[in-house]
Amino acid sequence: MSTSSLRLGVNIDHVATIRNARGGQHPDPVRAAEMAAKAGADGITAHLREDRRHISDGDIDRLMGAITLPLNLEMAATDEMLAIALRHRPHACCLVPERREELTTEGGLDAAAQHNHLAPYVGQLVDAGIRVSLFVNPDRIQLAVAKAMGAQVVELHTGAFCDAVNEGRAEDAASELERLRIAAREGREMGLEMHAGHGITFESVGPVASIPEFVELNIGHFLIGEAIFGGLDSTIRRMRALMDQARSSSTQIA
Ligand SMILES: CC(=O)[C@@H](O)[C@H](O)COP(=O)(O)O
Ligand SMILES: NCC(=O)COP(=O)(O)O
Repeated sequence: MSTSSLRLGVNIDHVATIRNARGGQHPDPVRAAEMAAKAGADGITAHLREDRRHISDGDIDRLMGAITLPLNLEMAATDEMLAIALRHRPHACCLVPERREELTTEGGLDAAAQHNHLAPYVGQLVDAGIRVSLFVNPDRIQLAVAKAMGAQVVELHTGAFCDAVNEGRAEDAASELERLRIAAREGREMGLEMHAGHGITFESVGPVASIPEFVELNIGHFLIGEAIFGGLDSTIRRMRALMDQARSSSTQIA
């Protein structure tokens, strides 16, 4: 675990994706979580999808028993997932939107439109002592609704910014980064703890990590993919170093 003001949550979903390509036990996401802890992660994130395409119920059982880092369980707001969360009581639950046919989580929750559906889930998780986060796009209305529902945390979806960086669309990247900056500030002013994640790479992490209101970044797909070339330990260490570098340069400027 690091002493940085910016925590790194390592998402291990796609270790399970590779395992599931053949069935069986290898590679084991729990082993990846243990390695992540040694490499300087501050938390582990796992998304138990309704279709179980990567993380399984058994993975969550084993993670809860094995890891020393806090677990952030990403889940859809359904009765099935609520029962699983209440049984395990992870450190945090992040409510995310899910569509069966999507390749990945394409956007944030529309908390404003789904207020009546989401609010009881937020309430029951908070009452169980679980830290609740809503995964939303950088939009003031979504933040205000999340706060009004009782969520303590909001995770801003960084996918639009990261896609623009990957595709070399500099103007879009600049405007998406500005949206993240504004929303991070607004959310903090509302009293929300601000997290960010989705699609972050070595190239896109710096600008996101420089936003001072963020206290946690959740990063998965890129780390697991890059680990094929650089090894998991050194890939996580490099991401951690880039985060720290960005945070310390932005502190010096501020
Ligand atoms: C909610 C989120 O952003 C992550 O959990 C990430 O999406 C990994 O899971 P998928 O790639 O299956 O969406
Ligand atoms: N909530 C975002 C997350 O956990 C990781 O997303 P990604 O890096 O796998 O895209």
